[in-house]
Amino acid sequence: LTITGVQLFWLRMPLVAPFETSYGRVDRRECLLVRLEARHPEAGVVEGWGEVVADADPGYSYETTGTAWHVLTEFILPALPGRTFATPGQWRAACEWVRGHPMAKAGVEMALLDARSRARGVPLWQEYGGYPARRRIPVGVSVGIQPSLDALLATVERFLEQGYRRIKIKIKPGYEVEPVRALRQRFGSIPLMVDANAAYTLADAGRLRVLDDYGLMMIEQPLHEDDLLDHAALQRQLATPVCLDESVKHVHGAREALALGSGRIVNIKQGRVGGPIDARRIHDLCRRYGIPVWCGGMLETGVGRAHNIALTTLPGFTLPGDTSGSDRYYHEDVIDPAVRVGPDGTVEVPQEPGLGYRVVPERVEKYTLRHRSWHA
Ligand SMILES: CC(=O)N[C@@H](Cc1ccc2ccccc2c1)C(=O)O
Ligand SMILES: [Mg+2]
Repeated sequence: LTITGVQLFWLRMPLVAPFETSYGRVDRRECLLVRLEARHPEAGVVEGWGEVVADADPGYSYETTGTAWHVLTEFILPALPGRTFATPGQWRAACEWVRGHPMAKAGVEMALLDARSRARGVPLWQEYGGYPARRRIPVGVSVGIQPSLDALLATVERFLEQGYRRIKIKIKPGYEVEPVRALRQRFGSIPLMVDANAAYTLADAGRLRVLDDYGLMMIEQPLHEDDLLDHAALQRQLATPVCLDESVKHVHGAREALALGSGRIVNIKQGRVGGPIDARRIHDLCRRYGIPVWCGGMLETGVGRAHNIALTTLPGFTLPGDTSGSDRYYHEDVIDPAVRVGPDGTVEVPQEPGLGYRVVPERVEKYTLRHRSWHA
């Protein structure tokens, strides 16, 4: 593939409802979209789309739309037009010199895989190395911290009616045992998990051990985002599996987490770990350790959502992920059709070349704050 053009869009989209975690509350989401135009010897000109999943503020990670805009416009995108990448690996050699900024780099790598899959005439899941058998993927939903237990119960009831296979609720110190107990009393033994977004410390082990009585699937990222050692110590005190999210920042960190026993489940997000290639490497590593993985969500637009669906077709993704329907977050997605969750709680894996969804330029434009482009 020879890159002939690159476009970078800075988007801001309103959310259908505020989303609250242990570290903050958002009622709109920013992200960047990367659009590549490339020429392929046989296929001619193709486009590819990727999403930089960083948000407006550094609550989840140090990356923001601002840092990614800076790194991409200053150091990565200007050099792309005219470059030829026969394999995604060659792209990696070109951007490896940039330290950190995994979400910024991942946005470009996703766009490359999309363009490559269109040039090869294969669906995106094949570019990710997925299994053909996975025609539909079971998905779960992430429920933010609610203003009251009644609001929580009503929200979860609505999502269960929509078919979601797994309920994840955000927790924080002082809001964990009551909500879990209320959900168990009301909904019985539904697949249920919690995500603390790093809000606890090892000193809270006693409080988290109370959750062992509720048969949760996992406790996601209880401790500090840079921690692996204390997570291993906590896991030894808990019956419930610890799932790592923020703490697994790259393949190297995944290796250390597995060797240390920092958790028994890993949430993989291609944005957080630096792109689809490393997401697959972490998937393969976890498989060798017998560690199940699932695809986390970053409130992506349909572009990132389509990439998440493709990633989830890899065989080690045996647990429902957070790739909910477009309507879980947005009144209108930038893709057509929107990602829809069936009544059985599954999402269809597109079989057309590329994303399998059309990115609607007018909608991208509608939500775009800033836009830059480079051409060969
Ligand atoms: C679905 C889910 O819970 N995602 C993240 C947290 C999260 C929460 C809020 C966000 C707002 C803007 C961008 C990314 C965000 C990610 C998680 O698994 O920890
Ligand atoms: Mg998480």
